[in-house]
Amino acid sequence: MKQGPFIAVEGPIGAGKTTLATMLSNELHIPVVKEIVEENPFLDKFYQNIDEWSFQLEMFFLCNRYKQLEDTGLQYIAKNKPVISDYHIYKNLIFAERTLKGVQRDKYRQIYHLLTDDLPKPNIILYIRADLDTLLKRIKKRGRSFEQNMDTAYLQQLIEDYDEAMSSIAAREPSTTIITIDGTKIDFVENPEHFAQIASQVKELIR
Ligand SMILES: Nc1ncnc2c1ncn2[C@@H]1O[C@H](COP(=O)(O)OP(=O)(O)OP(=O)(O)O)[C@@H](O)[C@H]1O
Ligand SMILES: Nc1nc(=O)c2ncn([C@H]3C[C@H](O)[C@@H](CO)O3)c2[nH]1
Repeated sequence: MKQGPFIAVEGPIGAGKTTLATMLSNELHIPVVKEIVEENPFLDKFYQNIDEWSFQLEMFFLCNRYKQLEDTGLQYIAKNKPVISDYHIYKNLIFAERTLKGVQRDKYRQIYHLLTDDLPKPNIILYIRADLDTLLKRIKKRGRSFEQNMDTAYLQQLIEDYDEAMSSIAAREPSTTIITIDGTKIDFVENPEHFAQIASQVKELIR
């Protein structure tokens, strides 16, 4: 049976994934699966010392997302029901390839593939790109204390890693539709027409 619409919103830190996923969920009456941030015991420590805490943090994200997407698969995908999530499982690898080194990175890669290769994958990705200034403004606006001193080089690197990752998904999975949104110019929060444009594109794809 053909998989129903599984839409993932992706982009670097603060791009507006949760915001857009929630807005689309309301507009299209499709349930949304959101990443849990507030209960993460390692994020605060990670931003204070990336090398010390990266393995724990990446494993924590991986296990949480594995469980969440396993449930999403049973609850929605297997029943052909549409669903939106504010992340793609591949983001684990985007971050981990950057934050882990040596043996830890090798072990992580193996565990990542073991856990995720047979998980349901989104067939539509909304990729929000945004430049460093825009992301920094949004991170500041949101005001999570542990993100306020984020290394700008880390964020800039993630912007580039995301571009590469999306190109790699496009090459590997030609059946996945990737809609790239220029988050620096398109403002789906402040400009209702911009949001309407995105929503109508998605409606067209899933009808
Ligand atoms: N297009 C936009 N214009 C103005 N503000 C925005 C826009 N999109 C998001 N924001 C604001 O920027 C902040 C970050 O947005 P959001 O939490 O949706 O990002 P995210 O990509 O889900 O972040 P994270 O990567 O940390 O999960 C929030 O305060 C949100 O209200
Ligand atoms: N290192 C690392 N790996 C991940 O898989 C990952 N996913 C999200 N994040 C960070 C970004 C936001 O600060 C905050 C909320 O998204 O958590 C991550 N950090």
